[in-house]
Amino acid sequence: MGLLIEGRWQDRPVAADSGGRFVRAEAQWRDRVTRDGAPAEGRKRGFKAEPGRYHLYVSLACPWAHRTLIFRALKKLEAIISVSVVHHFMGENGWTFKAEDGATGDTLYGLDFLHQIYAKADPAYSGRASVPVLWDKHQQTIVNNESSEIIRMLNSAFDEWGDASLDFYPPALRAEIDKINALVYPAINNGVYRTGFATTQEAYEEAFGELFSALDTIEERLSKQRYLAGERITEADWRLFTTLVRFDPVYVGHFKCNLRRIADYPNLSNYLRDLHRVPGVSGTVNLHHIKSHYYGSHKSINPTGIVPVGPELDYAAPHDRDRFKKAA
Ligand SMILES: N[C@@H](CCC(=O)N[C@@H](CS)C(=O)NCC(=O)O)C(=O)O
Repeated sequence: MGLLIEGRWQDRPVAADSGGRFVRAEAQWRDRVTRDGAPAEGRKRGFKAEPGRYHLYVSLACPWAHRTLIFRALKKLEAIISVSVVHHFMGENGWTFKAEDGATGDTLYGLDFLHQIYAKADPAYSGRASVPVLWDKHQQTIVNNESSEIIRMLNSAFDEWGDASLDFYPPALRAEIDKINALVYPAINNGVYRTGFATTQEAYEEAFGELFSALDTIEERLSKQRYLAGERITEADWRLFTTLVRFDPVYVGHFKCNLRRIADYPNLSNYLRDLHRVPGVSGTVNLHHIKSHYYGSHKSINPTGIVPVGPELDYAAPHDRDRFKKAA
């Protein structure tokens, strides 16, 4: 772990507040790619959607970066937006471009570390060097490093070349999706990190309680309908999926989220397998990178770096979700 201070890399531990609660830094690059290239409201820089112009820097281990890979696959943007995959080990230099074990290296510039990409965009940048990064090859700069915004761009800005028939944030469901995200993000997506990176018993138990209470709420919702917002898959489902798929292999043990496994929730576990079966999705799930990254990189939680062999998992097993209505 570490961060850039005025363009220089410094190794630093995970941030916590005085009560031992994990503190997530806000992403700092927040511009948008738009169909016409006009800047988003309140922003100065505009980026026009064009095939071949943009690049994603991702980790296959990271749930936030995973969202962007799912949208790229489902919206059929593989030939439009290129990708570099960092190595799963994140040590004192942060994410690296060591091109081994399923990592691609930096396919644009051949750099060694992800923080060099941030410094290339702004030599005086101070902040984290996180994935995902949406990179503009023309202007050689970062457009955006906030996954929730990158997936919205992938959902619609590139529809001239991608699958325009799929909309994961349809106007009629936006209020509902926003409501679900407002529960799932703090309590589940970020909740597993708040649980795992807590440095006091009190902070751990607070996050743990919120996490399982939110999972119980979602389990109940999924006992009545196929997807989180009803009969069709939306952004809210993909945002939950990337946490669920990591839950039993990593968060239960490594982050001590062990009241129940996803496998113990009948609806959540079947729902997880249902989403995993959507064509294009299983190819974005890399359990080797996921397990190796968390158990291998977070030395404050797992000093030996030993990666557990289990649990047995079969996300490709049949599911029972066809009992619910699904939109055509
Ligand atoms: N808000 C960001 C969070 C991204 C994030 O925290 N990524 C992690 C990997 S899972 C990372 O790169 N951490 C390295 C760091 O923060 O130094 C997003 O959703 O895009």
